[in-house]
Amino acid sequence: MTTNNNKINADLLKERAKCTFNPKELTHFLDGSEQKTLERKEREKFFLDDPELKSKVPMEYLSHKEKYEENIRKACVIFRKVQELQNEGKAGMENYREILGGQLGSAILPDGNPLTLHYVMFIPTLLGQGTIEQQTEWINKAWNCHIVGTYAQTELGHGTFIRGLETTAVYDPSTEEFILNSPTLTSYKWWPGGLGHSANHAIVVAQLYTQGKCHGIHPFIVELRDKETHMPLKGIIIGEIGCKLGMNGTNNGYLGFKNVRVPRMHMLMKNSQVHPDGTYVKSPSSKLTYGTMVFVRVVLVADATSYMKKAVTIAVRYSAVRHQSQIKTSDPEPQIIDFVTQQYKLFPLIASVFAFHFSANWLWEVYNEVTSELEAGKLRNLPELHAVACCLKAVCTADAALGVEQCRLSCGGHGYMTSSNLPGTYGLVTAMCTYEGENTVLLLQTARFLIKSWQNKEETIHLDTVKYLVQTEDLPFTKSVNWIISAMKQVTARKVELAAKHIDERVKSGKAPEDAWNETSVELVSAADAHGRAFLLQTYASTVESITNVSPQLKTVLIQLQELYSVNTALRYTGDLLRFTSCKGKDIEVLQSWLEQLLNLIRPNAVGIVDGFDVSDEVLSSALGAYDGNVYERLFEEASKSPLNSEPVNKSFHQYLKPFLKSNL
Ligand SMILES: CCCCCCCC/C=C\CCCCCCCCCCCCCCCC(=O)SCCNC(=O)CCNC(=O)[C@H](O)C(C)(C)COP(=O)(O)OP(=O)(O)OC[C@H]1O[C@@H](n2cnc3c(N)ncnc32)[C@H](O)[C@@H]1OP(=O)(O)O
Ligand SMILES: Cc1cc2nc3c(=O)[nH]c(=O)nc-3n(C[C@H](O)[C@H](O)[C@H](O)COP(=O)(O)OP(=O)(O)OC[C@H]3O[C@@H](n4cnc5c(N)ncnc54)[C@H](O)[C@@H]3O)c2cc1C
Repeated sequence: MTTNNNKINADLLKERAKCTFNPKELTHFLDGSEQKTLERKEREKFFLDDPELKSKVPMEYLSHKEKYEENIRKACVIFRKVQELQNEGKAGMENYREILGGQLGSAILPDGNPLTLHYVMFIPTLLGQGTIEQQTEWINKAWNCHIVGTYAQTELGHGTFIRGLETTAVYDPSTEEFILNSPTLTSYKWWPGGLGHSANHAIVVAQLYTQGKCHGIHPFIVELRDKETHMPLKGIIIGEIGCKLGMNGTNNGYLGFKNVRVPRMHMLMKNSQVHPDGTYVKSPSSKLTYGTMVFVRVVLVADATSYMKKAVTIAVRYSAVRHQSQIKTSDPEPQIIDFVTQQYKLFPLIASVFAFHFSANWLWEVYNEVTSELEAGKLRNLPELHAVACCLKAVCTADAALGVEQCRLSCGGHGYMTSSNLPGTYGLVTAMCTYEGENTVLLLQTARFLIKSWQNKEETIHLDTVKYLVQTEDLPFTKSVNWIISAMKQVTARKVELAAKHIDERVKSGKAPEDAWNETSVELVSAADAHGRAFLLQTYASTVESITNVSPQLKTVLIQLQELYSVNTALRYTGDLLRFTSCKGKDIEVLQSWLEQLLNLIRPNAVGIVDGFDVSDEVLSSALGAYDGNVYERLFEEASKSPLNSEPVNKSFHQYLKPFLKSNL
């Protein structure tokens, strides 16, 4: 998509003129400071201005194979540049987040990066699960990209139930090696990003056997390919899994083992160990092996936010430029953003960006605190972190996927064009609902924690994220955010209480606890989802309340958005509010009209707010969403890139169509 110095569309000029706050102030607020905005822009420029990171032909017209080849070329350039930043001491977490994730990464590699797993899972697993000696041996090689790794856990037969993985690693004390095997078809690793043809190493999660006993799943470092020739090493069966709904540049692969031997020290032994004679030493907690998954779930909440920012910027700008239909027959065709239904489609999504952003920041901080505690051997806060990371990952990625699709629908036919960048964004975001823990499964993990918290009230009162379960009261309805938050907490608490009761009843009627759990699981998922909503609402409110360093104009907008997010959440849960709180139908009417008032209040600032997200045209990569609003020109420009338009008559006319037409004469 060309960068433009074009004339700005008149509607967008009007929109920008009526904005009541300074969008730049919002940008600095979201980035953290003006300095951080400058750093982000510098970073974007560093990557986007590199001619090597531009494609000669649009990626969507490449074949699967060509797409991979172009992707790996760019991925290497990206990694080289990341290393440059590392060498200059400039590689902060934001760099990795943006270049590997949706913010910047998907602008350069719209089909995903085949090397992402190296930084996102391979290095974090070495850090989280390796001993100091193992880190000394491997981190430098990985950090300096002498090797490229992936994370091979999921198998053809098992993704969710990782205790059921079938790959085996049997310890042989005579050679002090593990022997890896894939005993069945379903034990083949299936999915790991970059595994197909890119990575030469993997963290392989396998069932550990030593002294004739299985000790459950453990991580092993396995060399997959020859350093020089890149041929698969002896006993390694490897390939790519084929085309997917999206992410067709990530080179997801399959992997099988036939008596592959790795040295004893290739088992990551920070948490559990195998001694040379085969003696097994248990980890202080078997869940420490799952640490990398917690890390990725945490960063995915921030990543979902980036995708939402992109999609909603595209849809709001387009809606300001697009004119269609009539509101009054006497008036010209309005901007479609003036239809209240259009505002209802989009403005709650704008508000969600803030909700996700604040919770993602909170989660990242808590993750770092708990990780430091784990380093010091303190495991107490891990279950709460796991529970909140699971439900935020599930709720935010699910909402982001629905939100991106909503943005696409709100752009009508043009939203369906690849050049809108909404279909591609959807492909990337909907995958997040599945990978790193399928969302229903993750909500059930949270539900497990909620039920335990309900049953263990004395302890729960000390746990920040769940203490409300035992403290809520059914407050009388008021038209306020505080009421909505307390009502959603009440809804969650009652859902947890009911689910606990139904499990109990089922057990008392003779059901096995596991069956009782399964039979109650629809309620459990619903309780965990409500908990996630209550958390997002509470964090939004606490954050907005604590903001003191912005102008009153911006603060007003932030409060309006917070109110809109809260009211919209409440209305999505009308049935639950009527069922579990004392609010009445007439109170719902009050909420409905409050929502409509808020849509109206936000309307003049909608373009200003998405401008404040400050997603550059290059990062947006959308014919519909560019800053200048020259939507139709861009759609034409993109259509002209279709290889079919390189000639007026395609040879197939003579080959097929003409003979067919003739045969009908
Ligand atoms: C100095 C810093 C340097 C940093 C360098 C790195 C820099 C790079 C950094 C950042 C980059 C940021 C980039 C951002 C951009 C992101 C882009 C992302 C692109 C990603 C591409 C795709 C990646 C996808 C990868 C994958 O999908 S990997 C595979 C993931 N698989 C799963 O998630 C499987 C899901 N299944 C499970 O997790 C579990 O099996 C289960 C279902 C949760 C468990 O089921 P079950 O109940 O059977 O488990 P048990 O094992 O019996 O557990 C029982 C108890 O344990 C608790 N539990 C479970 N899991 C955990 C956990 N993870 N932690 C803690 N506790 C856990 C459970 O609750 C039970 O507890 P109990 O007390 O009730 O008994
Ligand atoms: C784009 C992409 C990239 C990926 N990258 C990697 C990677 O790099 N490395 C890696 O190891 N893996 C990777 N994966 C695999 C991913 O982690 C798994 O697909 C995911 O964990 C879900 O597991 P599954 O596919 O086995 O789904 P399943 O578990 O088979 O899920 C199917 C259905 O069964 C339901 N279900 C399953 N178990 C339960 C339960 N206990 N209770 C209730 N319902 C249940 C689910 O809710 C779902 O509706 C990737 C996947 C995708 C899509």
